[in-house]
Amino acid sequence: MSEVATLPPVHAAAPDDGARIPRKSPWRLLSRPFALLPAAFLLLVLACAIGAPWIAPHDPFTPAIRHRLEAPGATYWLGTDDLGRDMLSRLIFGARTALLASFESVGIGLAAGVSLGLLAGYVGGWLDRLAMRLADVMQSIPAVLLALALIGVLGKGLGNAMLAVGLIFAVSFMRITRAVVLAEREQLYVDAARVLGLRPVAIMLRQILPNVSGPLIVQASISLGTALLIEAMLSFLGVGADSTQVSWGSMLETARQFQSEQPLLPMVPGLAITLTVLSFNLLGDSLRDALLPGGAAPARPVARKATPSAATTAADAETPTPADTLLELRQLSVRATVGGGEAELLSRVSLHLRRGEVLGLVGESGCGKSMTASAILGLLPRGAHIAGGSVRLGGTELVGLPEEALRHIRGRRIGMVFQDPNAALSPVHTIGTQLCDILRAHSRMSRAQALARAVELLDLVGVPDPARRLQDYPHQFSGGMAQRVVIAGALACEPELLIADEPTTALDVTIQAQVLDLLADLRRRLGMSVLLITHDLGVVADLCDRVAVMYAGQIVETGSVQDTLAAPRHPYTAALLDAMPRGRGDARLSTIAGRVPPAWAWPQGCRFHPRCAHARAACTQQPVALQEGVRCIRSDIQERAA
Ligand SMILES: Nc1ncnc2c1ncn2[C@@H]1O[C@H](COP(=O)(O)OP(=O)(O)OP(=O)(O)O)[C@@H](O)[C@H]1O
Repeated sequence: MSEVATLPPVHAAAPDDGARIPRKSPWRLLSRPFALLPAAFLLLVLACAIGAPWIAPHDPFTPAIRHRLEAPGATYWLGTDDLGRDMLSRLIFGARTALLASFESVGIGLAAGVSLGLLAGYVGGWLDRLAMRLADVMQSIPAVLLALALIGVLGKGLGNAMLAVGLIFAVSFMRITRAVVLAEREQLYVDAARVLGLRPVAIMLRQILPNVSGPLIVQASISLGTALLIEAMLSFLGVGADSTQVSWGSMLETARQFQSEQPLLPMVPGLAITLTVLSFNLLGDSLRDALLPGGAAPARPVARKATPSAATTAADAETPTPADTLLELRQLSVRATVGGGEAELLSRVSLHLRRGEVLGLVGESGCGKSMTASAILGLLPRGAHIAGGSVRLGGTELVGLPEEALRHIRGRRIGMVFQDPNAALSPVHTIGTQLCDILRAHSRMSRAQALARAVELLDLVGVPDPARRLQDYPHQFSGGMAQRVVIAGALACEPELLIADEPTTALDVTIQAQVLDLLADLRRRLGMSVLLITHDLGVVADLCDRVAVMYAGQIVETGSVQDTLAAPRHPYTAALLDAMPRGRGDARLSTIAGRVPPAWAWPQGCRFHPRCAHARAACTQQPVALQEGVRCIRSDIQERAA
C-alpha cells in the first residue's frame, strides 16, 4: 500500500499552458451598472427589513387619530394613513413581511424542487415520468388560485399562502434541476466519479448539484419578485398578512379607500412593490448574463430505428488462460435497445490480461472498445445489458455482482483514465477536493491525511508544485497536466487494473508522448495491469505487450504485439497497419475503404467482408469463429503476403 506514496516523481513536468476556459463568476456583476443599481436597492430593502425596529422613526401599529391622513412633512416624512400611523415606518416594517414571505416560498420551492429534480434526472424511469406529470398538473393551476385554495383548506395566514406559492415554485426549480442533471449525468466526470466508486448521493450532491447553482440562483432571484407580488396581492385581498403584520399589499388596500382624501397615499406602497419586484427581475436578468453560458446546448443525437443484429457468431475456440491472469472476459455479449429494436453491441468477446501486462485494445471508432470497458466496470449505458458471458477480476466474477459490491471494486481495484481529461474532472471543485473525495470514499482518512496523500499522488504523476496546485480548478491546468491529475485520481487507491480509454487522443501531439511515457513508467514501477484502449497501432507498438484487435463488436485478432504488428493475420489488422503513419518518408497513407457499420447492421458472415479485398462468397455466408487468435477463413492470404 505504501508504494505509491513513497515513489519519486516519474516525469519531468510539461509546460502548463494555464487557464483556458473562462469561468463565469458572480463577481462579473460588479462590472454591470444595470445589475449594481437593483442590487443596491435590494440591499437597502434588506437592511430595512432587518433593522426595522431600530430604523423606523415611529411605531407602525399604534393609531394616532389626530394625525390621520396627514400630508408628508417634517414629522411624518411620507405622511400618515387613515389611523394616523406613520407611512414611512409602515413601509419599513412592510419590507420585513415582504422579504420573509418571499424567502419562505422560494426556500420551500428550492428545497422541494431541487431534491425532486435531482432524483428524477439522476434515477430516471418511472420516478422521472411521475415527477414530470405532477409538474404538468401543478403548472396548469395559477399560483394565486392554488394559494387561495390552500388558504381555504388550512386557514387564513401568510404562512399557508406562501407554502402554496412555494409548491408552485418547486415545479420550475424541479424542471431546471432535472434538465441540468440530464445533461450532466452523461458527462465524463460523472462517469469518472462512478468509476471511482462514489455513492450516487455523493455524486448528485457534490458533482452534479454545483452545476445547477447558476440557473437556480437566476430563477430564485426572479421567483423572489414573483413571490413578493403574490404576497402583496393576497394581503390586498385580505387573506395574507394579519393585523400583527404590516404588508405593502394591505397598505395599498387601505390607501385605495382614502385615495380621494390623500392622493399620495397609494404611491408609497405602490412604488415600494414596483421597485422591489423590478429590482429582483433586473438582478435575475443580470445574473443570467453573468452566470449562464450563452447559446443553447448542442442537441443530442437521436437513436435510429434498429433492426435485429446479424446472426450470432460461430463458437470461438476456447484458449486456456495463464495462471497469473488478472482479468478474463469470456464470451461476453452486450445487447442494447436502439430505437425500436435490439442490437448486439458486443458479440462473445473473450480476452485476458495478465498481472503486470499491458494489453492494447484497438479498432476504429464504433468497434466496441469503450463498450467493453463499460461492461468490465459494470457501467453500461442506459438501455444496454450484458446478455451473456463472464468478466472475472482476480477470481471475482463481476457479472451479476450487486451495485454496492461493484462500487467497491471500481476505484479500489480498477482505475479508469478517460479520453478527455477536462471532461473527466468536475469543473466546480478544486483538484484537491476531487482527489480527497476519491481517497476518502475508499478509506478512513482524515481530510488532512487525504490532502497529504493527494500531494504525493500529484508528485508521483509529475505535476510540479503539487501542494499549491491542489487549490487549482481543472480549467487552470493544461490538457497534459489535467490528464496527469486524472491518472493520479485513478491511481489513488492503487488499483490492480488500470483501464485507459484513448488517454491521449484529446491531447496535443507533444503532450501525448509525455502522457504515454508516464503510463509506461507507472506500470513498470507499480506493477499494474493496463488495458489500453486506442485506435492507434503506434501507441500499441510503444506501450503494449499484447494486442486484441476489435471490429464490429468482435475480437478479430489477438497476439503478442511483436508478432501481430510484424505479421498480421487478419486483413483488418493489416489494413489498420497500412493506415498507420510510419515517418516523414510516407508520401501517402492508405485508408480503409468504407466505415464500421452501426451495431444494428452488423453484416452477415464475416463482419469485415464488405470492406475486405480478400473476401470470397464463403466469407458472406457463415459467421466466422476465432481460431488460434484470428477470426478469418482467409488468414493464409495475409500470412503469404507477409
Ligand atoms: N448507449 C448506446 N446505446 C446503443 N448503442 C450504443 C451505445 N453506445 C454505443 N453504442 C454502439 O455500440 C457500438 C460500439 O460503440 P463503442 O463506443 O464501444 O465503440 P468504440 O470502439 O469505443 O468507439 P470510440 O472510439 O468512438 O469510442 C457502436 O455501434 C455504437 O454505435
